[in-house]
Amino acid sequence: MEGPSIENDAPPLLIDFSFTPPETPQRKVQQYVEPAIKEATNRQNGLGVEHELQWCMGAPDEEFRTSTKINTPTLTPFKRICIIGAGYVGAPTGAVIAYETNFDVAVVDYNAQRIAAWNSADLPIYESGLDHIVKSTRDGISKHADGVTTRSNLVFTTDVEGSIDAADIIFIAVNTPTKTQGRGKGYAADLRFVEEATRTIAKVAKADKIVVEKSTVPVKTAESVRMILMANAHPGVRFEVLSNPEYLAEGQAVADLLDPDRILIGSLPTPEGLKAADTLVEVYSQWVERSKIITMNLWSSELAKLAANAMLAQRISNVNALSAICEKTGASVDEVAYACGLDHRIGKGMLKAGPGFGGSCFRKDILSLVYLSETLGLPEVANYWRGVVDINEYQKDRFTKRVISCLFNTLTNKKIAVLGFTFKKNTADIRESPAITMVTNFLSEGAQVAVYDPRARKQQILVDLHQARDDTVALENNLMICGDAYRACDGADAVVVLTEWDEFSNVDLPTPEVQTADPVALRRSTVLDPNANNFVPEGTKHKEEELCAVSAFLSALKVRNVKVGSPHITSDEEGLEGSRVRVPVTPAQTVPQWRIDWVRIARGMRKPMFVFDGRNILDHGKLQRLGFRVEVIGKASLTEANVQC
Ligand SMILES: NC(=O)c1ccc[n+]([C@@H]2O[C@H](COP(=O)([O-])OP(=O)(O)OC[C@H]3O[C@@H](n4cnc5c(N)ncnc54)[C@H](O)[C@@H]3O)[C@@H](O)[C@H]2O)c1
Ligand SMILES: O=c1ccn([C@@H]2O[C@H](COP(=O)(O)OP(=O)(O)O[C@H]3O[C@H](CO)[C@@H](O)[C@H](O)[C@H]3O)[C@@H](O)[C@H]2O)c(=O)[nH]1
Repeated sequence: MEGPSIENDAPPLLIDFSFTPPETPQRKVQQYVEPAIKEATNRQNGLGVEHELQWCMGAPDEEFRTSTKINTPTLTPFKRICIIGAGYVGAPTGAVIAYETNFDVAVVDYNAQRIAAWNSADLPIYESGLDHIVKSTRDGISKHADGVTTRSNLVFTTDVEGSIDAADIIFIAVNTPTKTQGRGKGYAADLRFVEEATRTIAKVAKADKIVVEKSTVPVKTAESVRMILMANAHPGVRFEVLSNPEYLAEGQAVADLLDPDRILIGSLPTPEGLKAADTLVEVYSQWVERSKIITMNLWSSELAKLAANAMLAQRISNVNALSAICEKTGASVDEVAYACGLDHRIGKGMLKAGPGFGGSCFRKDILSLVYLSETLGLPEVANYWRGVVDINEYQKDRFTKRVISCLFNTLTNKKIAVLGFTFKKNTADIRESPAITMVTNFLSEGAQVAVYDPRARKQQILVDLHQARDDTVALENNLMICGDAYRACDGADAVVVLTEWDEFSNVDLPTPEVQTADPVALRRSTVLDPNANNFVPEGTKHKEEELCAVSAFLSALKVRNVKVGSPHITSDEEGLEGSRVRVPVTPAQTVPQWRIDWVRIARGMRKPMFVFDGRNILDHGKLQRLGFRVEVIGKASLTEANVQC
């Protein structure tokens, strides 16, 4: 399984991975220590100045330590970090490490196109806030309030070997897709990229290295990694292998990396293993609370990643299974989920019914767990987890059948407008999106399908649909990928909403009102995005408390370039050129920048006109008043004439 194509033909920018000489002590004092002392003295959270200094400084050298007379026994010497794999995980992880520390970070990939895109102005992955973080670390522009230019400490390069050789710590963040052939086909994780990266490390490393498994892998992979490294090591070179799984969710990757729920570090219980774990703890503790950094044994850490994904996906399959019961009984799945979520033992997250979970992780990781269980001789356990994936397939199938059934049991020559193709909102990623299955199904039924998605790349939609189609599906004649929703819906018999993009909603907006910042809520609701719903255009006047909210939000994100009373925040999209202020708001107060006009859509559609709300995000009463027949996931049919739906 490949990641999305990178639409950038620029040649790779070759960057020499050599290190800038350490900054002068004088400069470090100005840049880090003075603001840190100010920050630390102002804070009421009990953390001492020394902690703040450590947090801010990254890694002072010996000269710096003596000249400033700070007793900092645990401060880290400069470390060089190499991240193999410039994908959804490797590149944002590298950028955040570079942003939060003074380490030199090289993100490497043998895909020259992908590296060229990371070196361009138009980054290959859309994540809110990533532009600012990549550009400030890659290009060395200011990330601090005083406008002091920082050195660039992030490079993207195809020089995989040179960067590995130069690094002290190497993260393996390559893809681990499901095997498509051989033993375990369709279930087991394909570890060939991990193995290849490991062999390259062993081949080029001429000094001791810490190798960190960042990719999601089956339990005991670290043993194979270790064996390959030791068998191929240069004489005298030693490796320590750590497991450090990534938990970021796309669409909120930067916020998750800056403020993770936890950082797991698994090691062997040997003195060398524990020492290596301590080194990685030091890296993370420069911006993550120490209490959130958990060390444990290697195998627990590897399994904990698969386990978390399996449990999260299981919750979605739970609620999707309940949605089928709701549709038959008149219960509303949102109400049922809400009632369950209020029980603190259950909790509210991951309980939204939908057309089935997608994304590059859940399916492959559960299948990997199924395979693991089978190889361990645990068929019952394997079947249990397989059920989560089965319900997910059932959900997509069920929703397709509902559309066909409501449209009088035939889609032949009918036009279906599909709104949303990404696997969830706020990402351009379409890997494993339920839309792929559903659009393929509609095309197999003889429908004309028009797709509109605000961010998915047209070329990638075509590639994925080509891969998914069976022989009967005629993509060329019956599929249209549209640049706006109106064109997609024009002349359509039905609109099927498959992604919860804010712009599709017709729900009344609450009156915007800015609250005192709750960093946790804020980090989830907005991440420095000029395209975000809460973006406030240049020139807008702001009240003092709004600026306080901005400041608190940014400091929650560890972005230290704003002062209350001085409304200058660097736009993440425009680097230093833009000086704009964004006012963070809580999710309930989110105001979409732009929304589609359902009246205009209704005007253009064939009658009777249907809306299938696969995400339960629309105001169904309003749509009915416009004359739509409305079908909602997890709710009985709202259309009198279609009691069988
Ligand atoms: N995408 C997510 O949200 C997410 C979150 C947490 C964990 N993960 C896990 O992280 C890993 C990476 O996922 P991703 O989504 O970033 O994958 P991706 O496909 O976006 O990126 C992987 C990159 O690794 C490169 N690569 C592969 N082998 C290489 C080698 N030997 N040398 C140099 N480059 C090499 C590929 O060219 C590709 O660009 C997977 O194991 C995944 O399960 C992903
Ligand atoms: O209540 C919910 C929540 C999510 N989804 C769907 O579930 C899928 C996955 O969503 P999400 O978990 O938000 O996105 P991912 O980026 O796939 O992140 C998951 O997979 C990553 C890769 O392993 C992990 O790192 C993250 O912790 C884990 O949340 C998407 O299709 C969502 O639409 C629902 O249907 N209902």
